[in-house]
Amino acid sequence: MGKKRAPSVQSGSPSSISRAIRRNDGGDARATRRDTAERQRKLPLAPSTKPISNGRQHQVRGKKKGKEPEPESESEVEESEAEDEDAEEVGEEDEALEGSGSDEEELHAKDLGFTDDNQSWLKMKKGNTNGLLSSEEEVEEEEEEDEDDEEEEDGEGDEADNFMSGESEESGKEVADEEEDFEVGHEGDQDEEDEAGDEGEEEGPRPVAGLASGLKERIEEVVDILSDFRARRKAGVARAEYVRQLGRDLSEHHGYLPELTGMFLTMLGPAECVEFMAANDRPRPLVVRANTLKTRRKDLAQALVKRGVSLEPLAGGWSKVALKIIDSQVPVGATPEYLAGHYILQSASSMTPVMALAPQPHERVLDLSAAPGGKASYCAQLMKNTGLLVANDLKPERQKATIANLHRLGVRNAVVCSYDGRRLPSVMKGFDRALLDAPCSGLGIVARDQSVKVQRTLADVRKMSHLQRELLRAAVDCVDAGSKTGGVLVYSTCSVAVEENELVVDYILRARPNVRVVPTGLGDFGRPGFTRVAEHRFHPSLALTRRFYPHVHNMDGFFVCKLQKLTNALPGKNEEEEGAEAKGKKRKQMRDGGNGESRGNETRKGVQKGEKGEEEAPFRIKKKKKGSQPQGPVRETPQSTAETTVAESRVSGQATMSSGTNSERDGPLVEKKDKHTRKTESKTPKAAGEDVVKEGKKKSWQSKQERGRHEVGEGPKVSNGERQKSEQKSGRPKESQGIPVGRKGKKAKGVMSS
Ligand SMILES: C[S@@+](CC[C@H](N)C(=O)[O-])C[C@H]1O[C@@H](n2cnc3c(N)ncnc32)[C@H](O)[C@@H]1O
Repeated sequence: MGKKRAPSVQSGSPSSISRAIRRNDGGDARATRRDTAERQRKLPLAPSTKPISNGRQHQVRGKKKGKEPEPESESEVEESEAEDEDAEEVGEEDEALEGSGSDEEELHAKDLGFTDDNQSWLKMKKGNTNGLLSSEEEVEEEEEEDEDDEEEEDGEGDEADNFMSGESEESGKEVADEEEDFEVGHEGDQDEEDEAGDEGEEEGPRPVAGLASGLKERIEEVVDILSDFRARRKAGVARAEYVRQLGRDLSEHHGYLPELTGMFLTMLGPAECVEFMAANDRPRPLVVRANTLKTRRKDLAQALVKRGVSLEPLAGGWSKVALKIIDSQVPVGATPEYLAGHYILQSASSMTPVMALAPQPHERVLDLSAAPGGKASYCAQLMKNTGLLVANDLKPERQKATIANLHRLGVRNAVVCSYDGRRLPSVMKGFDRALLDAPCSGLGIVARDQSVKVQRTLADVRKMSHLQRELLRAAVDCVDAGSKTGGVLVYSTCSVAVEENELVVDYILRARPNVRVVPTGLGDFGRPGFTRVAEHRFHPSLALTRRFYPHVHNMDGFFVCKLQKLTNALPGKNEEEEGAEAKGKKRKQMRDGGNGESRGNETRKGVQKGEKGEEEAPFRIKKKKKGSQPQGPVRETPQSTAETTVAESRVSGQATMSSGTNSERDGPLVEKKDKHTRKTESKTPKAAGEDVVKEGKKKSWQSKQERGRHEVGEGPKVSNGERQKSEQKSGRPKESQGIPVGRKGKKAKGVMSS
């Protein structure tokens, strides 16, 4: 590798981007010059239960070095004001804990001449299916009606305003009182007999009499009572009183803002909420992702074992590139292998969106919010450094870390730029795939950042939800539905809040009825998304989305949704352009047939003549309008290459100075130790929802509708291997790859130079 060195992050003029993309070198050795002294700390971790032993290598079981384990990674919570938005962003830095991989990785490795043939590592377990908290079946006719009602009334922020607030204004529907809220989604929890006793609508710390005085004991006691309320309740005490008591106690015990506890209770129910909060007080395992652009997992494992790292593959075998670090004699973020870009610290949860996206070689892939590049680099890995990866992020300063990481990992097919993601469709579109790993509240990564417990509010969650909707709209608009290989996008967050997840997806199904939810391809790994929670009733296809929880999967809380774009045109004017009247009509129309079912006989590649809606041109970059300047610095001068090199060095320098950092993260990072070795409840990913969709593309719209209905709640139908084959067969030839080209060869604005 690395006969000659090319910039791993492309920029400048489109033609130079194009040229650079075609270069074929390893060019990342310089990454090893960076990030050294900072990572001198060790990562004492819990003892291995299933260490890797590769025959010749003796596993070194880690010994505690007298230091307390640190969380694997820092969770960065950052806020940004995005020009016209008050949306507070909370950026997750998610190269940390567990890892994942995919069949794509294996295939990729083979193509590169790397194989990971230790099948015992990779054997997938058929996991039991996690129970659906809410599923298609749960959505009844009357709920559909409720949905329609909601649609009629909603504005962009209406749902948000009502959500979890206890301020539902829905008429004709029973107002969700606290008692009801806390029970939604938990089968068997809904008792009617307590209605009479529920007089406690007004808030106030009125302790339920007769309960244990100790906090912990009282929590246990109340959970126990609520688990069989009818039998265990004290006479005259309403369920709501117990729930309120529990909320207060949990908030105090775990140190959360009460409103957050209320949200979790609503979503998870009493018993599970307790587990969730307890899990948030434990660190997640440290996981690394082998960078198959440079090595194979087996070789990496051997090298790390030699250095005194105790590791093992992830439980369930769902990743072929991830290694869980059990213990280490050396700082995992500062080994020569790390510095050489042979791996990245990345949480398992963080890998799932990329697995779902399944970017293919030679495709054009967009990561709308890429910094610091954890998922983008995984995309490049799956793309085998071919095609084009546009790694965008609002914040130029965060993109320095992206550039550094992409360099270190030997990524050569990336363009790094810095636009407000919401404006990207006016800059470039026509991508085969897009990833929106959205800025979020970080309510899934509390274990990494305990400050979230008191700093995040429901108001923040609402703000994030608003920004997320706008970004998701943009993501949809950037994707080319006519892509021969893709036409898909993935939406993910590191939040467990319904408002940032299902509500956002439910919104996009209305705002962009030319998309539909498809299986993630992660099989039964993860829990299905909610289709109902509190007063909300979501489209049944939300059950195809996946949720990951710390207390269930021993992973960061994460949400993953895969969407297929069916047509480039909307069956009507863009929502933004519509008047309120038309809005309601269209929504009703869409809803009547489920997601997009009212789209008549549109074909996937376009719309029927006479139908309104903009047909998107294939990949193009529009000339930037005045006033829509990207926020990022645009280095377009001939000196830009040198500048970026310097910038990169500066980034490295910063990282180097911050001792023990995890350089996957932006800015000074704290490498955290972990002794938590609980196994994940990983399930075998065997789905290929995309295949199902692809198959659907060939058939009539009506057939698609039928199939769409059939897919909901149904397991995956096609193996990843089959998906790979089918996707690769249809892979577009290199010549036809679109390269972002500005008008008359002008450079793309916002592109960071290298
Ligand atoms: C969860 S982090 C992304 C992590 C990244 N995908 C990774 O795997 O390394 C969210 C990112 O969204 C970025 N962001 C926030 N608002 C944005 C906007 N309007 N447009 C584009 N990116 C935005 C933040 O700067 C932050 O880096």
